[in-house]
Amino acid sequence: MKPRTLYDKIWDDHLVDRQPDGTCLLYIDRHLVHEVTSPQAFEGLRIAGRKVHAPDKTLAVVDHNVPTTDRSKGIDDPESALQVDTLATNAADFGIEYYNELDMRQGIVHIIGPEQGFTLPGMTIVCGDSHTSTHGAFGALAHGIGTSEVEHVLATQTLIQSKAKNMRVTVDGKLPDGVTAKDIILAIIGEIGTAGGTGHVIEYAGEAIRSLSMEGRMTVCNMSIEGGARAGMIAPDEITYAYIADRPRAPKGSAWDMARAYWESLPSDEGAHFDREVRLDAANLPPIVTWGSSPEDVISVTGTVPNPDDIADENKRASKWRALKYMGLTPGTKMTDVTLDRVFIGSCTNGRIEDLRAAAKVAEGRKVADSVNAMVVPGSGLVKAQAEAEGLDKIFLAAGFEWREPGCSMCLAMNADKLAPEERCASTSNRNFEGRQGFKGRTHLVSPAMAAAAAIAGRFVDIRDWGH
Ligand SMILES: CC(C)[C@H](C(=O)O)[C@@H](O)C(=O)O
Ligand code: SF4
Repeated sequence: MKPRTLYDKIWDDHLVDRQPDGTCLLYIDRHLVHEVTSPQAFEGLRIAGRKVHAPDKTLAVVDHNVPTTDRSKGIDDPESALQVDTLATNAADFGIEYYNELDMRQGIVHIIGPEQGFTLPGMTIVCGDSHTSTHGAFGALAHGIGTSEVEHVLATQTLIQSKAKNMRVTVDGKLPDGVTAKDIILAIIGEIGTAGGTGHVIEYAGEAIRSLSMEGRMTVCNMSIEGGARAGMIAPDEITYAYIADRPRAPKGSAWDMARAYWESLPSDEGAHFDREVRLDAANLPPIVTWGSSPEDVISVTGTVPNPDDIADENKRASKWRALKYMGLTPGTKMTDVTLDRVFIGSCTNGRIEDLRAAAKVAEGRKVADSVNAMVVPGSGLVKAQAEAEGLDKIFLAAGFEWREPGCSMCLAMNADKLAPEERCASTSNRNFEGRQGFKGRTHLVSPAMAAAAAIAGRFVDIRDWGH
């Protein structure tokens, strides 16, 4: 048999039908559902008088619209309250397991799937959310779908797809101290651009990727979509299996042994064909900060704001000037001279326990600058409980950070957590688009340690100078 990639193998094992024009029908193993992209899908089922085909393969949670302050008194904002109530009703009506805003297991959809062992290697996983690529860290084929596809998957447990191309991004070598998974993925997007992965599924490989924890691997796969790829994935290995073992919904006993044997067959074969290859050396990577309004606008923290006049392409030049104007920055400014008003530590990119540990390590015994409002939002109730068991909440509170309830929060400001116009924020999330964190808000993407250090210094600092 021809050598196959990880993507090829999962694809082949889920193919239900292939039409002569290349249109395929794929079986879907897992469907995650959140409040933003599901209401019309359920309404569609209701109108057609259809049921959910496989409720046990479907899991619903609220994350985008939930407040991150005390929820016991309900949700003030009527629109958010309606979104949340609608999901609760739909989950009950269609017999789907649902983690509501008061459930310990509630959290950002891409954090709770792995936590519960709902996300497993070799699976096809979808959700009406672009950052579904996160789950690819387990060696799954995971990607976002639109609301009409959510309805299709709910009704049939299948999805119409055409096959993407294979791309491999190899990150060789060892990461320097203070440089993290977030810096790897920002560097990759800086290298390939936001359209670099278009039409491809990216497999991340190489020593630096293999050395990452599952948390770090999820951070990398999470932002595959910001590099334009359909999905991102990493072959499963011992680190993957150790993370999954004993999770509530992971296979147990002989089912585990069978599953593991299958998982071990998944890594790309020697000699498998990749349509595109990109290589990076981890040893050369610095801590990265974005300067513009696209995730590809990356620069080393030791760098200066670039001059768009150096760009040959006229349209690109104009768009980068516009980004600088929006961001309120001028070419040549040292990134370490850029001061901040807000800091956001959280999101499905960097809201896991390891991220909070990295931020707390920086915050310990220090104080948030008077000019900065900083908040830490755990990615899930279980992350929050774990952090509290380790005393991280105390460290953050003593340093002057706010300690919030889990959810998407200021990653996209669909709730009360927002930037005011022209406020500048160091954020551990994945998108720095105009208005993403609030109207006219200015977002700089960074790693958790860099965000914590920026909160304390009141400006960007090179975390390597702090002994991290
Ligand atoms: C609201 C949702 C549809 C959206 C997405 O698909 O990614 C959100 O999660 C985001 O990060 O922008
Ligand atoms: S945390 Fe941000 S990126 Fe992730 S699902 Fe929520 S809004 Fe989207």
